[in-house]
Amino acid sequence: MPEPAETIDGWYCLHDLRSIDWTSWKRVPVDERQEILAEFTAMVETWIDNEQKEEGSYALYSIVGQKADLMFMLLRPTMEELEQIEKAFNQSRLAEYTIPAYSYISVVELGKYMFKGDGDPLEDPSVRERVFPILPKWEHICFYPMDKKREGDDNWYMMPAKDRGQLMYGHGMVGRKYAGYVKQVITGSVGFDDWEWGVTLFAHDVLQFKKLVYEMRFDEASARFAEFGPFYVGNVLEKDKITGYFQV
Ligand code: VOV
Repeated sequence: MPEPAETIDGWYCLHDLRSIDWTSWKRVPVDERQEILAEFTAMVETWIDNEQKEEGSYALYSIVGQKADLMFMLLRPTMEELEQIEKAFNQSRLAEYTIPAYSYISVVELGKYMFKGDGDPLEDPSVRERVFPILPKWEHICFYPMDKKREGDDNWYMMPAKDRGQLMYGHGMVGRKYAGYVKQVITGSVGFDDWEWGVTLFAHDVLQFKKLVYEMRFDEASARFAEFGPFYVGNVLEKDKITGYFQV
């Protein structure tokens, strides 16, 4: 009998990716552009304020390549709060100059594979830190959704829990080599979005994404079972750099 994996779930997560309509933006008079950016910056300040109160977290990055220009990653205790944030942005004046590029709905997830404690895992401070994370504001972000295969002998969901645990242990060992270089936030999205997990990685040196993801490809958990969606890579956009980013 297959044994379903148990998860510890934390904050809900929205990855919201937007492209900028630069042609329309360039036509906006300078004074008006400043007002629009001041309104957007004030919105980002509410995200910062929320994070300082530890009621959620945020990450704001510019995306390189044509898939999108901006990515907001937002964590909140409820799906309703995520909807409010999305709506607030959609109703803002800046949204009139952006085009939705991609979005992803998930929840921060920790598999119980490695959790050995008794009782309520959410009372363990090290677990709380993982499922209610304050997102790093490191220089680079890499986000992609992924699935685990369900094909013939390579069906993740039909494997005994012990074997899956062993593979996840091997996976964790590869990941541990990147401690301090790459920080991962794994979000589960079965029932919420088109893929099974969102993988969000943060790094100071963007090349570490390629090294880690490539090394993982040779590890059995990924080599046999992982299937990937689109990759988005970008650079941190600090609040004080927003005006400069939109300069035309
Ligand atoms: C920075 C490196 C890093 C480290 C240390 C790390 C460790 C760990 C551990 C210990 C565990 C198991 C417990 C848990 O936390 O759930 C996981 C879990 C998971 N991971 Fe991971 N992972 C990393 C990095 C890392 C990457 C780069 C990827 C993408 C895979 C790739 O090939 O591109 C990934 C995926 C996942 C997924 C989808 C899960 C959930 C699988 C499930 O079936 O439940 N992960 N991961």
